[in-house]
Amino acid sequence: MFNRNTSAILNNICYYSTRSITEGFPTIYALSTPPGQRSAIAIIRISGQQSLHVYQSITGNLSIPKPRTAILKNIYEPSSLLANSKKKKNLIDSSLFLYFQSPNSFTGENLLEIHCHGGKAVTSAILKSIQSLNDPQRGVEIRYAGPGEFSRRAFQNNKFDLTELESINQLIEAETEIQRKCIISSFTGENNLKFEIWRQDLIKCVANLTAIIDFGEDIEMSDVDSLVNKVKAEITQIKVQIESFLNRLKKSRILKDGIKISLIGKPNAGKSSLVNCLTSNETSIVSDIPGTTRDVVDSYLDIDGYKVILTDTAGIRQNSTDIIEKMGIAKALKSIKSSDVSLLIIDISEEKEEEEEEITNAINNLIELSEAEDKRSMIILNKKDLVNDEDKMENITERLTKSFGTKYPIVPVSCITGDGIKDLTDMLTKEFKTLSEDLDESSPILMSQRVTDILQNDVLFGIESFINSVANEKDIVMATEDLNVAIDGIGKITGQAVGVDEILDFVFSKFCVGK
Ligand SMILES: Nc1nc2c(ncn2[C@@H]2O[C@H](COP(=O)(O)OP(=O)(O)OP(=O)(O)O)[C@@H](O)[C@H]2O)c(=O)[nH]1
Repeated sequence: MFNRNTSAILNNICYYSTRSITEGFPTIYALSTPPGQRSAIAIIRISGQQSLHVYQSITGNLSIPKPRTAILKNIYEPSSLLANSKKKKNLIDSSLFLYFQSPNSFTGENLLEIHCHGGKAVTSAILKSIQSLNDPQRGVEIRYAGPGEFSRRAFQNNKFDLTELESINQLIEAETEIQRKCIISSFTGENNLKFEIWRQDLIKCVANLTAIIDFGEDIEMSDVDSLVNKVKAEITQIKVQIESFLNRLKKSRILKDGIKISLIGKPNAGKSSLVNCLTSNETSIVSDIPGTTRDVVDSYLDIDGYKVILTDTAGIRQNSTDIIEKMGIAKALKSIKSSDVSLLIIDISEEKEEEEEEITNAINNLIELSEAEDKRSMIILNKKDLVNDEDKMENITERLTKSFGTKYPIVPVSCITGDGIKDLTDMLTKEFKTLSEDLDESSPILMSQRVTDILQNDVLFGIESFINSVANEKDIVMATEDLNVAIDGIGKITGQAVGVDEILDFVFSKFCVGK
């Protein structure tokens, strides 16, 4: 399989490689652009000791490519380039190569990118050629990468910490402008610095307590008490900071998961029309997906950069006269419970004297249910185009705004003419801002659920256990152990204390192949 220059190639590789922690690991390769799709170009990445061997074997070019400089080369089926090959050189494609030399690459290893023509046949021929170079008996181990394996190597070679790699992965998954901005600002050094400061402060506290444990007998009791109290005060301060960070994280989560809006209203009020209006005006993230029940349809929208999940609950016909009664109190409550914002759609063209009371009751009901659930609501007066009398329209809006509008926005719209829809999306955007930002208006932060879970279940748990132990005058050695749980927790977040492969498996399994 090897051509006559194999040893020269291997020598070159050894000479040009700088040692990385993952040296000796099999070389990995993968298609980094979406598989199975036709595209102008596709990118194949190869990382590891054999990257140069791959380059030389598929181009027949024995020189070392200049790092970080694009170079155009023909790619051939490697066996057709062997000195003893009776085959004609089998050209696969003409591609751009980019070579990053260890340690100055994403993975920290020698890394080669092939920018070839997109499409199934070209990419699969190149991938097959790379795989054909695997020859473990000769010490050449090359295999297809697993999910997130390039990032895992980057972590192992200290190129990035876990939160940085998770953020890059989230950036790839970002669907809206707000998500993108939020992820970019979340993985600035500021947040990582916070983790490091907390960790260092906790370590200092443990060191002080260890001094008591080691030299307790030589220290005055009053000094011991004052030292413990000093540590407790410091820990309480760290706890406040972590709780506030956690609150911001939890509040911001809605930006990633999407803000859930449910539409409530009498049959024919115009719920489906409003969904259509919003889906055609705003960017649809994915097409309509049927919900869990037959009468619920979810639409995924991008409204002013916010990811929104709009749930259209089909009206339920019952004999009651009240809008919410007609829909079914239980159903309305379920909608309100499962959403962040509820929109009550009222067909304003029906507003006659006798219906005034019905509308007021419906709004009162919605408000009562929303307040009980601590949820936000808005009232949409639909079909304003059917109210010919402008004074009448104004009167209705004024009357309702007077009664409810200070807390619950009232927006007149027409789903047919589109009038008022811009006002509605502006109002919604204001609500989204309130929902995703803290009262102090500190910017939202998007990090993985893993970070939130560890902060809650390890870091805060350890700190609270410590404070309880001290309050109950428990053994200082045990209390110190609680702090160690918190310190290890922060280490798990950034990857500093990751000794277990399971955590790495968990983190990187969420990445795509080729990342
Ligand atoms: N003139 C006018 N007609 C509207 C407007 N919005 C909806 N309609 C009409 O009202 C009727 C009912 O609208 P839908 O959107 O199906 O109402 P819905 O609330 O989804 O009805 P259900 O599915 O039965 O609950 C349709 O004929 C719509 O074209 C509007 O703003 N102006």
